[in-house]
Amino acid sequence: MIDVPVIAVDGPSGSGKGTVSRLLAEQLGWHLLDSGALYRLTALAAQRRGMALDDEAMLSTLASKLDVRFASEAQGASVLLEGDDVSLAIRNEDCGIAASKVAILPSVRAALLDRQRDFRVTPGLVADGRDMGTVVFPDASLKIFLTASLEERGARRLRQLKDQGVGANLPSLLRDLAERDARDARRAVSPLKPADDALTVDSSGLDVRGVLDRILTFARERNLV
Ligand SMILES: Nc1ncnc2c1ncn2[C@@H]1O[C@H](COP(=O)(O)OP(=O)(O)O)[C@@H](O)[C@H]1O
Ligand SMILES: Nc1ccn([C@H]2C[C@H](O)[C@@H](COP(=O)(O)OP(=O)(O)O)O2)c(=O)n1
Repeated sequence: MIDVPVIAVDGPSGSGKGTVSRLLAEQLGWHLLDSGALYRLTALAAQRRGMALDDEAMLSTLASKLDVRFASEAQGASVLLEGDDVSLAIRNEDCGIAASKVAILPSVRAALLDRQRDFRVTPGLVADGRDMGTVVFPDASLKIFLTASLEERGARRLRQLKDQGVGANLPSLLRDLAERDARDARRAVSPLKPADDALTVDSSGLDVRGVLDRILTFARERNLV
């Protein structure tokens, strides 16, 4: 599968990776890997079983056996865990924090590696996460590191939660985002960081269309589209 092109989109929470990766995959007619969903699902499955989020042996066994189905891949529409639709349950902030905790554990990451690489199917893959360009697909044809200021990311998350009718306040969102960034960036294995050959796109002050156009320009320069 090594000749199947991959566009890796890595970056911190709220930088717009999920939105832009989905649109990019739709526009190119490529597959989409939402790798964060796998960490979120592992965390949710663990919590449902009452497992501690630092029990590496139990969690890696759980991750390797995770019964997951992405029902409508292109739109990221529904995610099934053990047959149960958990599309909304995995999106809340608490699940993001729990995912970031299980993501520290090296054997959990190892257990999810092949499952992520299996998404690399013709005609191509857009892969969204933290270590897509550094670890999971180091030979990706294009590596984007998408950033935005903490304030911008917090404001986006607040708007997103309000649109969903979920109450939230900016100071606590900013605190949670900063803590999660620090945990993701400081962990020993596959930390959040740009690959050496990544192109950084700062989405502060750019709308979604602007970010998408910039990435498509890079893709054209590499003859990927
Ligand atoms: N460039 C942008 N400008 C403004 N809002 C954006 C931009 N990109 C994404 N968003 C919005 O910000 C929120 C978080 O985006 P999301 O794609 O979920 O980020 P991530 O996957 O990096 O956590 C969503 O509500 C999304 O619509
Ligand atoms: N490739 C990945 C993807 C996510 N993770 C971890 C770290 C993140 O804080 C959590 C949740 O990731 P997710 O991309 O779903 O979160 P955001 O949408 O960016 O808020 O999972 C990871 O360690 N490696």
